[in-house]
Amino acid sequence: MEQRRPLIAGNWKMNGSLASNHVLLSEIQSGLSELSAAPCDIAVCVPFPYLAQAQSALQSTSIAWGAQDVSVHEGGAYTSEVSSSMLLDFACRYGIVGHSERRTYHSESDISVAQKTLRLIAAGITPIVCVGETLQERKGGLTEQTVARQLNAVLAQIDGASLDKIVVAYEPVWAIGTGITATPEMAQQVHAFLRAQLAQANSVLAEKVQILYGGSMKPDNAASLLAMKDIDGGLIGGAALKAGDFLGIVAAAKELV
Ligand SMILES: O=C(CO)COP(=O)(O)O
Repeated sequence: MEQRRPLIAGNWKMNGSLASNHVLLSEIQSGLSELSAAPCDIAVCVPFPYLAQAQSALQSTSIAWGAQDVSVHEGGAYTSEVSSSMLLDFACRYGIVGHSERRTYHSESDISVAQKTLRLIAAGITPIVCVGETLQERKGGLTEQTVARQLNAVLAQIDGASLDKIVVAYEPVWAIGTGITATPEMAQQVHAFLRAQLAQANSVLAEKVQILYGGSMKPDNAASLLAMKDIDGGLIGGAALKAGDFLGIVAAAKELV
């Protein structure tokens, strides 16, 4: 069976300032050096205005950085949009697409998430494709149907040979920012289902895809989630804004490597 390296990625959302980011990034770096050799892949996805700051602070470290969205367009008259080539100018390794906050507040469709994924892959940036059901969908027994629809919209656009160029994040909407976490078993069930969907596109590469869990992951619940067979890391919101918490999750991942 494929041994997948865990990825712990922070999604800072619309938080931070030049001054607070400086402190946070310095604390993460110094904490990491105490944890010894990089135990897993680590990344922070920062607001667009702070990409230059992240690049300059992290370029000689093992921590990667990325963005939280990208335009479906290549360039031109699209006020406020940010293209994949602009992200490349700041050497982004990752770009989040399809976060539920984009789907909910900006009516982002499955098809635009798929187009954004393609843009990032074409630029050589790894898309972190987010999927997840609402509480209503879970209660209605629609979890698998929902995440399958969201993921398959992306898989329909990408070549099966490119499957290992994406990261998938399962983020149940009801667990985001609520302090309520999916149990490890609940999350594992959806992760295994997602991997089975990926396997339909390419069974060999599906084993290599990192599938992250996101939704109130904290240092005290990370180890049990990350111990599950198909949970290959975390996409961390609130806990990524505190160096101690973020490092606590990294340390939990380290136990598994
Ligand atoms: O949305 C998330 C990461 O993208 C998760 O956020 P929280 O960790 O704050 O629940």
